[in-house]
Amino acid sequence: MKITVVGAGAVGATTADNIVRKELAEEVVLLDIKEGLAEGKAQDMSQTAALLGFDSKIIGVTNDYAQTAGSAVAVITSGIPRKPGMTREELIGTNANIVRNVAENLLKHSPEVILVVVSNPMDTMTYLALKATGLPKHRIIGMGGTLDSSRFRYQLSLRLGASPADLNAIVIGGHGDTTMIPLIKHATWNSVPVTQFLSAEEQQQIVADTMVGGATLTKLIGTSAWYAPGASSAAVVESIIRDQKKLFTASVYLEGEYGQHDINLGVPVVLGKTGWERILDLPLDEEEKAAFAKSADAVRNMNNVLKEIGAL
Ligand SMILES: NC(=O)c1ccc[n+]([C@@H]2O[C@H](COP(=O)([O-])OP(=O)(O)OC[C@H]3O[C@@H](n4cnc5c(N)ncnc54)[C@H](O)[C@@H]3O)[C@@H](O)[C@H]2O)c1
Ligand SMILES: O=C(O)C[C@H](O)C(=O)O
Repeated sequence: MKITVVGAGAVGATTADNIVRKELAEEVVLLDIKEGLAEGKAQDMSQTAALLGFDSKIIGVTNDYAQTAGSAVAVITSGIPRKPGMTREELIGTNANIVRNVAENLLKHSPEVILVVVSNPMDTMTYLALKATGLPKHRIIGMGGTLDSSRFRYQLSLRLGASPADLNAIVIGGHGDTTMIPLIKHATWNSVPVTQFLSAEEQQQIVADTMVGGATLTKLIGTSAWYAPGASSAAVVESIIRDQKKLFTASVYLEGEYGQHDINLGVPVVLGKTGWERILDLPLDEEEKAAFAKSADAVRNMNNVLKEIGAL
């Protein structure tokens, strides 16, 4: 079985590295448009096999989609990342055409593929991939909420002095600085609501820090993050490939769920061998419902830009 990762930059290479270490496929193909980049990174990763003890084969290719033929899952990370001070939404003009072109090329060689879209602005890029390819909705998954939820658990763990592994907490809505919704009232520490241990101010601060998690790292590093994004993308792929039925927040096509239509937005979904298998219906209160509707409005505005720039 084969998995492809498109984009051999920071996030793509880290995703591929996690995938080979977990031995999720016999063969991993890393593809980039930049001559030699994917080949070099794949060779570098291959040279860790003797030390780390994995048997997966990884090859790098320059824009050669024939090598990706028959992929079960493909992760799209190609495109530009933001610089400090930018929003993810500002990347649309460059990334839309890249993502559309990559998704179409992948489909030509792997008609049964499940696509995991990572490139930003992620919800809109996922919507674009769905509309451009016409793939069944269950086979297009936007990765963002898995990362945001992991960051939320990190922020909670710092304040609570708890292990992130003991915390159950999710972020829904868009993958944007102002559109994501960390559901703190639903978060638990081994089934005890975290709100029991945190003041209102502390709760607000955790939510705020989670929402700007990506922007904070971009400011510190000078470009956007890759370790947690790569690990999150690989975790999504693992649940699909191993049919784990894990519950992750992912950007999926909504047809009435959570009161939304014709949009990709982050909601809790079960991930298994057919892609996203079902959406979990969370009982949101009025405040959370209003935040979700506002998030949807913002993402829909970005989706409309796709038409303006001729990507759809
Ligand atoms: N959804 C998320 O949670 C999340 C997390 C982190 C980063 N991202 C996004 O992922 C994208 C990649 O980030 P990065 O840090 O890896 O950037 P990067 O610049 O390190 O890597 C991007 C790679 O894409 C390649 N590329 C560009 N056009 C291509 C094409 N047509 N075909 C194949 N490859 C192509 C580039 O050559 C480059 O190697 C960005 O858009 C970033 O915003 C999303
Ligand atoms: O912050 C970014 O621009 C990259 C990514 O979406 C992230 O959340 O790390």
